[in-house]
Amino acid sequence: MIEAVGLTKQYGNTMAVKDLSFSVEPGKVTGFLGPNGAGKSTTMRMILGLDNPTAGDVRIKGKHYRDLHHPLRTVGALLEARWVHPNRSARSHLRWMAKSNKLPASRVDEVLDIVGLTAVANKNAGGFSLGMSQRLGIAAALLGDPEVLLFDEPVNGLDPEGILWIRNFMHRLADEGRTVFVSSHLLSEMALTASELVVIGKGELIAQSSTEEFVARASENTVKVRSPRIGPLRDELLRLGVSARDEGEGLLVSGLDSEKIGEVAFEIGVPLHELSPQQGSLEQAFMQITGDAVEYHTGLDDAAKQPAAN
Ligand SMILES: Nc1ncnc2c1ncn2[C@@H]1O[C@H](COP(=O)(O)OP(=O)(O)OP(=O)(O)O)[C@@H](O)[C@H]1O
Repeated sequence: MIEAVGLTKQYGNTMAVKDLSFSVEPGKVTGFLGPNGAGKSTTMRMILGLDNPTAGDVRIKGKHYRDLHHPLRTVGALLEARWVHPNRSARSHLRWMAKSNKLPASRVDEVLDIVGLTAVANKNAGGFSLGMSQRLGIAAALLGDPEVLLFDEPVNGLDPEGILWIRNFMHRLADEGRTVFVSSHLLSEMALTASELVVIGKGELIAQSSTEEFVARASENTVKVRSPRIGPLRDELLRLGVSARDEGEGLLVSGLDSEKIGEVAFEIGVPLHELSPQQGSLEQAFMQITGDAVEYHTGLDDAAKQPAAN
């Protein structure tokens, strides 16, 4: 459980995080979503006591990070990949970490196995691919078997296989009952990874809700309609003041649910070949909620390059 109340961080004239309040529950993956520069890393650093808030407060399981007796047994974090000493093997890197944090050496082989690095444990970590480095970083975060895990942009730069591995791994950690908080500027990725979202823009909270609610609340709910006599149906819907625009061979209708559209078609004797509600994408939801916040459109441009996630 992570709880932030009125969290604020100012660097000179830059308000990186402003009066941010949210909570992150155990047993699910919570996405921390916002475009580049929104304040995600700053927030994560404050959670981990690496930066002091200008105002407000953030606690892990009711305590400030600095007051945790065994921090690594409570919270594990992956902030940046490739921070390992290049001439160390994965195993010796983790052994050194375990020793300096008074964790049992036996845990090293366990975490190597959990992240699937046993076969390369004695290889030089400097030669690892980004995906392998991420796995090593995750192994380090898991050394103390913590209940709370923080990942800052863990899929950045990974290939599709690496992205899938990370996504499945986060689900597994959440299924084990852990609190998993993962930041990303990629909306499509978060739609597949997180069941809960904390959305920020320009350092401020925009929304906290389930991913499903976030999309449902903000997206344009439309119904796709196909008919061999689409013209009369379009005219009737427009006459009723319902918005309907041509799309492909059919119509995209908004502002009227599929039952009502079916009734209208029946009343004017138009046969239907398709009547299907369309689920809005997270991109649409993001657009809708953030309105004209310029910084968001920057984030959306990146997200638009990803495969659509409906
Ligand atoms: N140490 C610092 N000194 C001055 N300004 C900073 C510092 N760290 C962050 N900032 C500023 O605070 C704002 C938030 O940055 P932050 O890195 O937290 O955002 P982010 O959402 O993590 O973005 P990204 O995905 O690009 O890392 C930005 O305007 C950034 O330039």
